[in-house]
Amino acid sequence: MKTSKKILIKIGSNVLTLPSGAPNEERIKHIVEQVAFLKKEGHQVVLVSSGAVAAGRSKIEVPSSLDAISKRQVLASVGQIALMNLYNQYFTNHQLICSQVLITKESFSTREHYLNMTNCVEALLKCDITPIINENDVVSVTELMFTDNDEISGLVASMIQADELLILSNVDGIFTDHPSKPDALLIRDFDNEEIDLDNAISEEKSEFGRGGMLTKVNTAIKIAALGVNVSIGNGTTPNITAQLLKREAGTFFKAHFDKNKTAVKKWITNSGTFSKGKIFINKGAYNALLNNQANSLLPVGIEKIEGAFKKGDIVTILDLEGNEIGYGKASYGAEKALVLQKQHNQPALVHYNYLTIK
Ligand SMILES: Nc1ncnc2c1ncn2[C@@H]1O[C@H](COP(=O)(O)OP(=O)(O)O)[C@@H](O)[C@H]1O
Ligand SMILES: N[C@@H](CCC(=O)OP(=O)(O)O)C(=O)O
Repeated sequence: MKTSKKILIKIGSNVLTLPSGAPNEERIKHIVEQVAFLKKEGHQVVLVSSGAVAAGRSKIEVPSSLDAISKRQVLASVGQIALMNLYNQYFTNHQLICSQVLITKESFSTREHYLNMTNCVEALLKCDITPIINENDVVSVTELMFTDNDEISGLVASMIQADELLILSNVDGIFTDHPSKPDALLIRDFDNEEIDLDNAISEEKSEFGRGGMLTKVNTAIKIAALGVNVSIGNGTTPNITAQLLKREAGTFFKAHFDKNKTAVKKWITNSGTFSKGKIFINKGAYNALLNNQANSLLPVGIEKIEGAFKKGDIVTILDLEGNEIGYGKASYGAEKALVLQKQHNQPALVHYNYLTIK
């Protein structure tokens, strides 16, 4: 077994926040203790930490005259620094250095941005620094926002080719029903269970959370398929990270690496939410793309095009009923694609190397 692993730990707001809304200092201290232990064992650790908005709420009262977006910006701006102060203090106590990395959706939107981000996190790890990542809530508003930090943790885990992603929440893992129900059972190994996600997982979020359990599960399924072991566990349990790594707690999603997923394809798989256009394809193109051969998407199979995408943008590929089939990087822009669509013997809009099927 590999002894030195790259481990990404995502910590939800509820793990870090007291019922009053103030940061739970003992909890943060213990998280850092666990990071120090993992680093002593030779592992590299990256944190994705929520909690800025909750921390801000406990420090200031924003005037009710402010609109919801401004309120969140003010709370995050005040809270992020309070949160990082605590992390910094506890890392320093262990003679360790941590750093702050604030990201937005744009940080992943083009391959250049993506490589920049990868480079930054890898450089910090080379310097033996523990990056603490959060969304830049001060500038990420409305449609510019990620769904939540679960989505970010998945993006970063696949970006740095992590071995393990540990998602820490305030429940022991995924249950067969809402955890408050008496007959709800903890699912230990996700792959061994037939579970009806829509019925098992309610939309409800815990008090300070944003995404809820469904985004955790969707992230876990997608990221495990990109070669990362994923565990969802209870961040309020002492030494939970060691238990999750030994598969002694939480819900586990085993990595099943698809050798055809190159680094570029991984980026494209993760970039669906940044798609700038929709390409509707006919039955022939559908069969060609789904037959497991290395086929590119040719204009002859394109029925309809939506969106003003440019060369290099991510586009979503759909069948004629509007079901999403996959994503790809456009070799040319919408203007040219509109001219070439339905024509034989034209260059591929999406080359196989830049195509991922869901
Ligand atoms: N089937 C389920 N199994 C586990 N948790 C569930 C389930 N259905 C809903 N939940 C809720 O999801 C919550 C965790 O999501 P969230 O509020 O986003 O937490 P976090 O702040 O840690 O990201 C739990 O507190 C729980 O109430
Ligand atoms: N970026 C926000 C956290 C948003 C979020 O996704 O929260 P959570 O669902 O608790 O992981 C903050 O720091 O308050």
